[in-house]
Amino acid sequence: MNGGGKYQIKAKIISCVLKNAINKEMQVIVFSFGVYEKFLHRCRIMDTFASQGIAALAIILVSYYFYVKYTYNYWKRKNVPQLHPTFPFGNYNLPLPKGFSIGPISKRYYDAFKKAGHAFGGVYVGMTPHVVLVDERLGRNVLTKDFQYFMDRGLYHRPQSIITSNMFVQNNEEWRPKRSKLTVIFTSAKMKFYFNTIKKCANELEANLDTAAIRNEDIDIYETMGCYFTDIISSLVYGIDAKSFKDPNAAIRKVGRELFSKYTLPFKMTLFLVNAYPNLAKMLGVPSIQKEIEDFFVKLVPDTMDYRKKNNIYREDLLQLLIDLNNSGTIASNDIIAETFNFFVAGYETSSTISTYLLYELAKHKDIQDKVRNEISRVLKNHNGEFSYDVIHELTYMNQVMKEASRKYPALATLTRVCVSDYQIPGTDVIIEKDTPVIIPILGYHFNPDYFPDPDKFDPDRFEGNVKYEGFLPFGDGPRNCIGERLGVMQVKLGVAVLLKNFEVSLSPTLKEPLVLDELQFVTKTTERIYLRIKKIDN
Ligand code: HEM
Repeated sequence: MNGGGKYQIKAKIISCVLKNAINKEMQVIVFSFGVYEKFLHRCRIMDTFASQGIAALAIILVSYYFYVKYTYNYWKRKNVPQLHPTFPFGNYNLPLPKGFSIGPISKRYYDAFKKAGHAFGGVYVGMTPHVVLVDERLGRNVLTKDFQYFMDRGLYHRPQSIITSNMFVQNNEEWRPKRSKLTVIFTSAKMKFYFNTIKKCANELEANLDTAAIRNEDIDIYETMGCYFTDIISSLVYGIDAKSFKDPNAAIRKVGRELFSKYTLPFKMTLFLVNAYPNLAKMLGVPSIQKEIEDFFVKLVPDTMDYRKKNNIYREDLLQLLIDLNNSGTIASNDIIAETFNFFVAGYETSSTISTYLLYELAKHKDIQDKVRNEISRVLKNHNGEFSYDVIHELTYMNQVMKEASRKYPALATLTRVCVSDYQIPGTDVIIEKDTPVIIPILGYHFNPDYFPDPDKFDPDRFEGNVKYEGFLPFGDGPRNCIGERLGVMQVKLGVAVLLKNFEVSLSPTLKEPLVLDELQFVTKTTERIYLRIKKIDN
């Protein structure tokens, strides 16, 4: 066999080996080498190292150019309207110094397709085609009726990470048995049980606000509510008193804060890579989460379990329920670490977001604030002035207020699913192919004036009489909806009720408006921190 033939075979073998292992971009480069070798052999003119290098580069670039062009026409070939992509961002093209949070970006996709009158459209995140479901009914179908085609979220994850191997991230095979086993932790009966722990944390919140009111200090409401929810989740999930108010740098509060605020340039670039080029990120070994955070939680759980065992402690909290499931062989030990981390992240940040913007809106709308406060007083009167699980349930106007806050500021501004087998979009002949990621742009839905007239207005009356809206999805929907919704609602309502019963809130004069969505954040947040002024009410 001559030299050129050997090279071609070598390139072919490498290409085959890599075919299933690495991303398409690398395959193109390997293929280009094959072409290059063939070219070199035929011509036998480029014998210097430099000229061979230039030829190789030229061929790679040309092949890659055609590959990119072909990829970026994926939706056009399927007769699906698409936004114009640019390499290497695709339509994920914010300038690097800003950010890559898919939430606000997906709202832009939604707006563009909606304006053009499309029910769905195609975009490219990096080089991966994604479909954006603009019509709320399509989004709802994917989450519920047609769930069997869309069981996975398709989030970046490396199995080496214990804490991110949790059910939020895991695919159907691992997720399904876990979800059915863990549902018992979130029943109404369990909520009644958790209530007392939450109430203790609400007392701490009240004491902290008392001090701030006496000192006439404006409060950073996101930080304040963050402490309250960290205390709750730490106590319920890990059985530890986080003491977030007494020590703002308490270990678990610090880790929680860092989880959602470490947006350095390298981190932003990592975020871009994992979202736009997940295969390349995996190949480069980009971790799913910062090492310090992984180490912290991987140590915390066994330490707490050891402590309980040595001291013969049995607490009926979420951790104990997970330990019991582990003892009965229902879940593995690492699952305890993974799912407690999942509950910690999912439980405190989302609730902090909703309550922050709820209180911001009430500070702006004194009439609504008074109406909520009157409801609290009225309901408390029937319950000896004591907050209880039943009191929280009877606060129906507050439910409306919470729904309206979650409409304007949904904690997760977008939901994602991945198509697990070919799916025909109802009423069309368009097939969403297996493995295509699907974007459900919640923030877009929540501002659709067809459902929510004058969408910028904060108007809790939209939800009067428990009215349901197709595109209202603050907790998602279907088999993969938020498992902790009851707990989330209960802790937000109690925190807000305790605050409003005792304090009047208004905007701090230092607050800069209008608020601007922070493009960097995974959860919905504004670039400005929300400072509120509080005044003690003489009860
Ligand atoms: C107000 C507070 C909360 C909000 C707004 C919220 C919102 C959400 C949303 C939008 C999802 C995705 C649903 C989907 O993809 O269809 C979700 C999933 C999830 N949430 Fe929540 N959540 C809250 C509180 C909690 C709490 C307190 C916990 C647990 C302690 C929790 C645990 C989870 C878990 C485990 C999932 C993944 C469920 C699965 O994949 O099966 N959440 N949440």
